Amino acid sequence: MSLVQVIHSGGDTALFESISNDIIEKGYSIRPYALPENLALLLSQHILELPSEKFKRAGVGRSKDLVVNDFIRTDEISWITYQGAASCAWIDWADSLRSYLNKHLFLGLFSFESHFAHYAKGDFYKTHKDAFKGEGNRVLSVVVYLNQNWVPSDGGELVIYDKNLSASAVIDNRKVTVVPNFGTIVVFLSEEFPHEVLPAKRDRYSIAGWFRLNNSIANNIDPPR
Ligand SMILES: O=C(O)CCC(=O)C(=O)O
Ligand SMILES: [Fe+2]
Repeated sequence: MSLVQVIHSGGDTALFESISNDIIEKGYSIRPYALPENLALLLSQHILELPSEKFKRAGVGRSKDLVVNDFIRTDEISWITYQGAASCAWIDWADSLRSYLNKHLFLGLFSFESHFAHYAKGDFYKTHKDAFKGEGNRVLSVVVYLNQNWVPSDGGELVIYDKNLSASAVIDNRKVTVVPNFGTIVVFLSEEFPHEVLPAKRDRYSIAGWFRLNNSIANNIDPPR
């Protein structure tokens, strides 16, 4: 057994089942502290050790029209390739989630792309969707957080807008707020949920990834808007 297999062998089925059930029920899943701890530790150590030149300002738009836009997002990203123990363990874990979801939800997920993300203090990503109907082939978005000892007053929440939640006459609370705690996993249908990242008071580390229908379009594609 390789190191990578040891890291996430067993124990994932119950988690995958809850994610799958959440998706069926609501279209999204928020699972606090759910990423296997070894994997979360390996990834958080790796992201902190990544040299700063590996990170590039994230763009907005499709490959050839990709532009950096300070009004929409200010984070830096580093695309993940199958190199090194941490990245391989992550891609393998995502692949086992992909095959579970394909068996249980018939989503026809074909490939996976993901990047490390670093939001420095004050960085944000304004409300956007990760895919548009008929346009993208991103089906399912996955985000995991790698921040140890995060407290709610650090900010940096992910806000997911869910038009199916009930709103009262007094307060429009049709949104779900996720604190980017260590090991928290968020999965949602890419075309369905606008979402945004609020500015944080400290460095915020995460991985964002997308399961796609096929990989006919080159890598390094970012949300259209
Ligand atoms: O980091 C997050 O909470 C979400 C990031 C995101 O929405 C994206 O990269 O598309
Ligand atoms: Fe997004």
